Amino acid sequence: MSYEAVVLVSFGGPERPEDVLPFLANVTRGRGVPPERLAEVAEHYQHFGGVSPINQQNRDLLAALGADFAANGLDLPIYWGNRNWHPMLADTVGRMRDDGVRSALAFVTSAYGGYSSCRQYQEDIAAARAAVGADAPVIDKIRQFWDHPGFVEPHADAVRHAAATLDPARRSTTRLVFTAHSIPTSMAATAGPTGGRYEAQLRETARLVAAAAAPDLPYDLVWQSRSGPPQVPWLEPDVNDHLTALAADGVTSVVVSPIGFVSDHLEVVWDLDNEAADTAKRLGLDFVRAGTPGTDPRFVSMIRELVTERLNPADTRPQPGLGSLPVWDTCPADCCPPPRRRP
Ligand SMILES: CC1=C(CCC(=O)O)c2cc3nc(cc4[nH]c(cc5[nH]c(cc1n2)c(C)c5CCC(=O)O)c(CCC(=O)O)c4C)C(CCC(=O)O)=C3C
Ligand SMILES: [Fe+2]
Repeated sequence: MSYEAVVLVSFGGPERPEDVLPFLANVTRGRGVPPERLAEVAEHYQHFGGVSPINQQNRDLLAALGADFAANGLDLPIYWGNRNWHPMLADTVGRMRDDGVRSALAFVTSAYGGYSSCRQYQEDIAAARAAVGADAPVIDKIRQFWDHPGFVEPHADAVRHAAATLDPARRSTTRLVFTAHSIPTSMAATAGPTGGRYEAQLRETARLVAAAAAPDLPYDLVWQSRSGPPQVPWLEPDVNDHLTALAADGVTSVVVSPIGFVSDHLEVVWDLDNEAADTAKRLGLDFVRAGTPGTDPRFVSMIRELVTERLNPADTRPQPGLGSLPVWDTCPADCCPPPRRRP
């Protein structure tokens, strides 16, 4: 298969105070998120002047990727479209069609499997192509990259650097805390061809990052940013409850590493740097938050490698990955079904 372009597909975020509510309406349409939760999240965005950092982070990633493609002689135009806010994916796919693009690879800013992280982006691509019509380009999603060295190594370096800022005299009571976005337990159960894959991939990434960054520190994988109605079970424990349990257990210091994400977007800078940091302070825990890949050159090169892997599939498989879970390249039809939509 030959491809004529790459499209970065991401979540999107508001960039002005008046964008916050329409953005949240796009995110939560039909998803049964209670109005109280929405009001609370709107406030998190307004705390930053209504500007989510995620769009600028994607602009920075596009610039770095363009430079990396050029330096490596990869001559493919790069587009960008979001699920929930401008530039909206359907507009981008229309522009690709207008530019004469007939086939493209999509790089999605999530490393993992599951409905929200993978299948929903495929639905977004299908919906955008349907909106553009019969002459929309074919768009194939690039595989998940949870155990790719270009994702694991930047996270590991960030953990190493963060841990080095803590008091070495407290090393024996220091804990590594990996976080990812919580999802409904029903969604977790049906993630991947045999279920449970979102969690399994995260456990593998946590193991790889911990082994590379701080093999002497015990670690846990916990969850952040739960949404939805309170009666629906989501993955637990929440990071804040976990910090409380650690403090009660004699832990003095924590390194929090958001391995669930590729950049320091709002759920990182609010839910961790504000909420979890406050929890730690209240508990008297030393707290440091490790960074995310962002525009780390290894992460940027990884994207190029994943693109070239698809341009020359015969040459490069088996694909590089540090873990032992199977590479999951194309999704069977019944994998990661959408949650039941709510009115
Ligand atoms: C697995 C996962 C990822 C990681 C994979 C990926 O990166 O895609 C992720 C990322 C993100 N989630 C984000 C923001 C939000 N997520 C929400 C709501 C939800 N997230 C869910 C899951 C995930 N979310 C789910 C199951 C819901 C319930 C409603 C629904 O089923 O859709 C809501 C609604 C309000 C609320 O929080 O209740 C908001 C505002 C932002 C943007 C941050 C910024 O602006 O910088 C990003 C990157
Ligand atoms: Fe989310």
